[in-house]
Amino acid sequence: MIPTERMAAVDANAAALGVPRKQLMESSGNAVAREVRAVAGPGAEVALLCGRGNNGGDAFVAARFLSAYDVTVSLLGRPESIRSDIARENWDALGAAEVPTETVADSAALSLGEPDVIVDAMLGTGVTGALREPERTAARLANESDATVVAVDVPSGVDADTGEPTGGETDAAPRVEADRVVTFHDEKPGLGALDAAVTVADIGIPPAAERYTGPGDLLALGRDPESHKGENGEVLVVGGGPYTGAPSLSARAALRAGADLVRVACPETVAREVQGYSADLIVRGLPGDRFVPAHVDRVSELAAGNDVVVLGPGLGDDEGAREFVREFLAGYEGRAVVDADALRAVPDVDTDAELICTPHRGELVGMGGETASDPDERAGLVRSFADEIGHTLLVKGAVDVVSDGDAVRLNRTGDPGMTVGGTGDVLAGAVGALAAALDPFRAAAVGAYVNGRAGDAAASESGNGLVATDLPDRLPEAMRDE
Ligand SMILES: NC(=O)C1=CN([C@@H]2O[C@H](COP(=O)(O)OP(=O)(O)OC[C@H]3O[C@@H](n4cnc5c(N)ncnc54)[C@H](O)[C@@H]3O)[C@@H](O)[C@H]2O)[C@H](O)CC1
Ligand SMILES: [K+]
Repeated sequence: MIPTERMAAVDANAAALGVPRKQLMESSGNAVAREVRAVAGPGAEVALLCGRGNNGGDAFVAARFLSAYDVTVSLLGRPESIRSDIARENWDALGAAEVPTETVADSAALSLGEPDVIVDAMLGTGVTGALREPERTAARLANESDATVVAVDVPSGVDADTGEPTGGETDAAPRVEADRVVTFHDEKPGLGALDAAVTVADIGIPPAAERYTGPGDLLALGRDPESHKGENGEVLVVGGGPYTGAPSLSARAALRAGADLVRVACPETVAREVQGYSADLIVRGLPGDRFVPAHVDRVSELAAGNDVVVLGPGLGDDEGAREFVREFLAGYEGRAVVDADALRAVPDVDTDAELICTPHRGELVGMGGETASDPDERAGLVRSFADEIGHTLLVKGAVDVVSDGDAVRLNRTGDPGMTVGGTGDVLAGAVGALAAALDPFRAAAVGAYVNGRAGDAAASESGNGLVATDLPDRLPEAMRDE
């Protein structure tokens, strides 16, 4: 089962893996033709109703595979209005293949005749709102016809995620009532509820497009261009004590990963140094040179005004800091990224917080988790441990494993040069900023992907001389969709 949004991401990941969308369209069209052959023998009359999007494009391809049939391709709209290059190229290819085509500008010109099969390729997952004309009339005619109606991907006017009409239940707008649906790659959540036989066609999307993060995962980042300061996330980094570099790196990474405001709560002994690292940070010094339980109230107060807390960078592993972490988490109900020395406390604390834990394999074992050398086995172990602790895990390694206890995603961006100290602090900060906008699983997966990409870019310049401070300023480029 794959929701529409995830399907778009997987599709883009497939393209990055060398299987471009036009190739997928070829496989989709081939699958549609196969379905037509299953319902009618050679010579049968087939009317293909095609929209201007890629759903229509699938049917242009299908028509080429149906040379043994009496095929008519009807394009609803003008050829100039075909929306994508790949659909247009397949439209143009019909002429050379001598497939009869017609264009239907308005509903008055629509007449279906008496075909044996109608292929509904008007609208797929790109539909918005109720069917407009001429699709609306075409849907009504298809529903009234005696032909077997084969829908491409999803019946036109049906929401693939819910199975509901796109115009809403109360709207009188018709949707296509298909007899059969050929959907691509995986079952769609809304199709089960329909009174139609659903075939899932494998269109050659490599399993790696789903298993690993890729540029498609960045589609989740679509930002509202109208947003104001603060709307894209406020992050509080809680760390420092024995180390000053770690909280600074996390904070800088959070800013570069898109947070609008980043505050750092740290012992006053290191506050000046953290502030010196970047004038863009708001630094709150706490009494003393280490975190202690007496800081919990103040930090909780600060945390309440932020979307996400990044807890742990540079904290150190003394008993006072450990107790601080336990007490803070016990009373915190928001979202937090937990890293480094704060990780050990997580399995023992009863908290209502929503946590994203970012251990490397050693820290995972320190938390009570297990690891394995076989990647599949390791992924399974991470998933069950995430389920056990009730939080999202991002286990760092040559291949990172992300799981919320249910879904699992692997990330293979990143360079061996990133084993240098501090890159984990950058990752925690980036995930913190992302978690202000995305759910924990996606924030962790996208964070791992972009942090690794920033590392790859830095390594291409510096090789094993890469240092963690090379990374934060490379995040914006790494977050750009290719
Ligand atoms: N995901 C994949 O891997 C593949 C999907 N394929 C097929 O592509 C469609 C989705 O294509 P897309 O171009 O995004 O959208 P549509 O074809 O559904 O058309 C959108 C287009 O239609 C117009 N429109 C939108 N709403 C309405 C409306 N209510 N009434 C009339 N017209 C409307 C508008 O112009 C939109 O831009 C997917 O379903 C698959 O069939 C690939 O071919 C293979 C890979
Ligand atoms: K359709």
